Amino acid sequence: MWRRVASLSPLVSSSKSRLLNQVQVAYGFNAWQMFSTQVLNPAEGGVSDSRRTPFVTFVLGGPGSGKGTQCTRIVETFGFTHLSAGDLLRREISSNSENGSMILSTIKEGKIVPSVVTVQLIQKAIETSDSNRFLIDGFPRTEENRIAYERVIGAEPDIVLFFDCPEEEMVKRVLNRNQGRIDDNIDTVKERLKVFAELNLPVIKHYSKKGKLYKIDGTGSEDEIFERVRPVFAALRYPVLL
Ligand SMILES: Nc1ncnc2c1ncn2[C@@H]1O[C@H](COP(=O)(O)OP(=O)(O)OP(=O)(O)O)[C@@H](O)[C@H]1O
Ligand SMILES: Nc1ccn([C@H]2C[C@H](O)[C@@H](COP(=O)(O)O)O2)c(=O)n1
Ligand SMILES: [Mg+2]
Repeated sequence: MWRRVASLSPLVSSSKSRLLNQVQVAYGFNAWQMFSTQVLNPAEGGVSDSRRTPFVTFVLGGPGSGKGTQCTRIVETFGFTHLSAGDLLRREISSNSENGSMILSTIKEGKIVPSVVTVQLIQKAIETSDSNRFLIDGFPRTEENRIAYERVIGAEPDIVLFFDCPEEEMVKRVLNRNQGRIDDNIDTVKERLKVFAELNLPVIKHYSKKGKLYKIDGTGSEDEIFERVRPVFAALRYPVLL
């Protein structure tokens, strides 16, 4: 009944949030779950889980497959909140946080930042948002990412989009992107493609087996691709945020 809980935290103070995370670290179980059953039971005057749990979509695909571009279209049309894992990490670099230099060198090498860092950033972004529907773009990149998210958030995504695009096209798009990203160069792109094939494809397979995967042909124009995405979201029922 109380399937997904950590995302309920807009109603939970940040000190409570910190305490629950400490309990999780100390005892190795999801303290959000315990909190949820204690204070959110509708029979005790709480709000039901189904109405307060956000709808989460993971958006996956190789570098340059069009994840960010299509997320912008989904936000415009379906009112989702876009959380790009890469953007959250780049923001950490810009803000000179304690992990900034580690994140910078990891991204430069085309490798993956430790899950504990990325999951914490995503968790904080969800907790501080009033939204009830999220696109989590570029996450999870590895099985380790996936397991860490599910353990900390206490939930699986509702659906997963996978933009399937040939390597040649992805390389072309990345090298033409022109946004000043330190990883938009041929050497880093080659490494990112390798990491994608080795570490991200198993995650995609996992969600395919669970029946949560929507594989979208990522070739053609942005409009053409969005017309493949649109029916996925048009058919969904979202929770109402009270
Ligand atoms: N269908 C398309 N045809 C041509 N170019 C595209 C298409 N979709 C996106 N692009 C361009 O390709 C580049 C990469 O797209 P985008 O940033 O959306 O990819 P991404 O999957 O988010 O990549 P990354 O994982 O590196 O962040 C951008 O410059 C974007 O404008
Ligand atoms: N889950 C993630 C997401 C991103 N990163 C790092 C490594 C990526 O190459 C880089 C850029 O991400 P993008 O903007 O392409 O989604 O950020 C990571 O380590 N873990
Ligand atoms: Mg992107």
